[in-house]
Amino acid sequence: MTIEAATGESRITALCALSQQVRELMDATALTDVPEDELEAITADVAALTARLRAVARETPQPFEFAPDGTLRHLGNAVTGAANPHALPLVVTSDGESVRAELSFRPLHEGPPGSVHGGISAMILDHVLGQAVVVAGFAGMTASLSVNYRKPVPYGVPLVATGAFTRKEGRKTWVEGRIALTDGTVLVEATGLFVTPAAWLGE
Ligand SMILES: CCCCCCCC/C=C\CCCCCCCC(=O)SCCNC(=O)CCNC(=O)[C@H](O)C(C)(C)COP(=O)(O)OP(=O)(O)OC[C@H]1O[C@@H](n2cnc3c(N)ncnc32)[C@H](O)[C@@H]1OP(=O)(O)O
Repeated sequence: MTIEAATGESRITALCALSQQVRELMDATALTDVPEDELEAITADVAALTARLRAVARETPQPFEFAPDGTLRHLGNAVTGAANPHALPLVVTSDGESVRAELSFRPLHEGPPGSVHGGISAMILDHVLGQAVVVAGFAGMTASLSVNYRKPVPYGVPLVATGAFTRKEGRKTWVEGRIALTDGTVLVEATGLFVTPAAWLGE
């Protein structure tokens, strides 16, 4: 993995603004009811914009890098990356022991009618648990993730995702976490095993 020094902050700000606008385009697309001829016209407009963006392109998303304030960031990450339209983007904070993120899903994330796709919840928990591993002082890849879906996850509602370290054995780190309503009602809970690849330790 390459960690690059940040360059071009104003360009990054512009890239993040574009990503946010694309999120809004995705939301609008999922909910639009405009007539068919308007759909066809918009499709042509979007295709033209896509071609303009592809005129100069990277092979991989924005990398891990140090922001000007010295913090590590990953603007291309599918869950947290502000420069990745796929990301919510999730903002994960830590008190030094556990991690926490406030989030709200959108209609775009629907699985069963009226609630969030279980794979989307699992993706969020995978990331939150991964950051809990980092806060515990380790780093690893998800080896296994066990998810219990207690209640349907609504979209358009403020939620809280949390994660915490439970135990460590050699290169294996176990963590647990949940997604809950702001009143504490647990909707989804997960346990994860993260393994630090031997190569990361130079073994
Ligand atoms: C330079 C470092 C810089 C770090 C910077 C960090 C910044 C962080 C910032 C922000 C946090 C981001 C947070 C991200 C969160 C999202 C994470 C993901 O989505 S990860 C993508 C999905 N996961 C994969 O793609 C893994 C694919 N699998 C693998 O690569 C390997 O299988 C891996 C690494 C999991 C294990 O490979 P092996 O070769 O190290 O494994 P072996 O040596 O055989 O096993 C080691 C021990 O682990 C157990 N183990 C391995 N896999 C297991 C499994 N699936 N289930 C149970 N145990 C397993 C084994 O039984 C063994 O245990 P025994 O030492 O003998 O007790």
